[in-house]
Amino acid sequence: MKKDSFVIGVDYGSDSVRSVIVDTSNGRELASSVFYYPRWQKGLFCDAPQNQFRQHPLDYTEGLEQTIKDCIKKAGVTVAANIKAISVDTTGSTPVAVDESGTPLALLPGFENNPHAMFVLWKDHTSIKEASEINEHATKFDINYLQYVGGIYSSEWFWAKLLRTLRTDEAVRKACYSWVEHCDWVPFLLTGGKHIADMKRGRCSAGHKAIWAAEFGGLPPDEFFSSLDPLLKGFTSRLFKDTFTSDQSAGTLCKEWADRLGLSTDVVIGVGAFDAHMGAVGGQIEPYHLSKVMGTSTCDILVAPNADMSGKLVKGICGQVDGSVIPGMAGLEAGQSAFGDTYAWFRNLLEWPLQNLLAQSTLIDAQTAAALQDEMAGKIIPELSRQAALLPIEEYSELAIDWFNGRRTPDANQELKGAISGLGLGSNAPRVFKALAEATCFGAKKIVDRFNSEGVPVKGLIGIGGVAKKSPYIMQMMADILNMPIRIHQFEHTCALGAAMFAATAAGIYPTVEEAMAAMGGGFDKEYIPQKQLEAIYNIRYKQYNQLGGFVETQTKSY
Ligand SMILES: Nc1ncnc2c1ncn2[C@@H]1O[C@H](COP(=O)(O)OP(=O)(O)O)[C@@H](O)[C@H]1O
Ligand SMILES: O=C(CO)[C@@H](O)[C@@H](O)COP(=O)(O)O
Repeated sequence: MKKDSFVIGVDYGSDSVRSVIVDTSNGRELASSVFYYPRWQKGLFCDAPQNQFRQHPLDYTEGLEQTIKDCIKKAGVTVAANIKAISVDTTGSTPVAVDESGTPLALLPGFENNPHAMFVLWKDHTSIKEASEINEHATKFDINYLQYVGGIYSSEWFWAKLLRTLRTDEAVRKACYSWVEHCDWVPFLLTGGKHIADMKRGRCSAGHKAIWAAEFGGLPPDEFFSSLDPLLKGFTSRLFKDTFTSDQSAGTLCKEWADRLGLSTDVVIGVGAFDAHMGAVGGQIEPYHLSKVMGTSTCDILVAPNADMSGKLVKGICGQVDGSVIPGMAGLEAGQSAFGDTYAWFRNLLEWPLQNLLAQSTLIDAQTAAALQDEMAGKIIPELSRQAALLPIEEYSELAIDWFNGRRTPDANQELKGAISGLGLGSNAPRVFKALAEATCFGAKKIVDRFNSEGVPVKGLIGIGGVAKKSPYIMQMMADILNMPIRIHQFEHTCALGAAMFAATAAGIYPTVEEAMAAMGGGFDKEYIPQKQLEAIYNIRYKQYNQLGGFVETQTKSY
């Protein structure tokens, strides 16, 4: 069954969706395709200063169809005829309001352009107040319902976003029958789901973001939510009780999508999960090694035997869930809400004259101006990296805090903001970029320190994701500041490879995902070794980072 059988992994990131076709016998990539969401690229339905980030379901369905058909075209009809399964990972928590059929409201008449009827992207922080209410409310109960999500509920997550949506938009509130994670909706769509009760909800999203736990018998009782706000009354009965690990099948490809994609209705569709959790498997995670999925944000994943985690609760991370990564093992999640986005923010700042003044020039025509804008945009971060790498590392120089999209972990607080200190008239772009890069690595060190201090030793680092593959500068700095080697996985779209491994398991080609990981994982092609001579200076600057962070916290309002 392994020979001449192929699977598709689909990885929905924040800016784009990537699909790959992979040989199940050895994990070789036969084809890949990337689709940047068109509505997202235009900034539609978003309001960054208000922390509102929404994505239209059509961006997702168009990207799904285009990338899979592109991969099939590249791989050829023989491969297409031997595609056995598709599995999907997405960002999270990225939920949407749906009607009883499980259809996102933005796909229904009257809601096409309503941002509250769309997917509330993981980075959307409009529900900070609701998250704060959940945290305060949870203290009133004998059972600590937040114990498995690090003890602090985040505005990035499922329930805070639901409550905010119900409070904000009456039409959506009236039409919202249930609330669905992106990673659960796509498998439901591909299998032709017709009623929300038939949707297989993934263990990963439920455990890390929706306060689901086997120890609670599923979700907390409806009274926990209805006593927070009557708008939530009855919702638990329209959500879920059981959850499914991603080695399981959610069904087979429905005829509509088999026709759209040119595939067989025998194709198995795996249960969905988040990008970082499937990415950790694609990156061949091993117990107590921290898999760092470094993209627009960073998601840190660690797995440990359940026996080791018995009675151990790690505070201030994004939770610990049995089976959220590898079935039968505890999956622990942490991360940073802005990682590559920090560099993108600075690039966009520097691009302002290109975006706003170049087109007004009388020296060049509009077409040339547009071409120049595109050419410059792609060069800014690499050139900043090149020049920043030439700068000396000094005890006192520009210093930044990486909370440009709040702090995810340790100890979630999305009201916090980024900061840059030590600026002088000589602070040019490479110097500031170096401070920002350093800050994102210091933020990563805070997470490793938290795991270690909570008795979960981090024994190694694995780097995957766009930044891991594109920035030797950041990766070397990460190794230096964490004072640990970091191995970079060889596969370009590692999250999609992880999804492919789960697809092979859901299709029964491998009995366990560990065996799929061993057979289909291609290993690592780069390792960054810490430069010991920098240890002392970075320790000094890490202390400065912590001092500045403490000051920023004192200056931040809170509900
Ligand atoms: N040369 C680079 N150095 C550092 N960061 C980069 C570089 N090129 C792109 N990035 C960052 O990579 C991020 C996109 O990573 P990717 O993994 O593709 O996205 P996603 O988070 O959507 O999965 C963006 O935030 C961008 O700023
Ligand atoms: O938070 C999670 C998963 O829990 C990620 O989906 C989220 O950080 C988005 O990741 P990307 O930056 O798009 O790779």
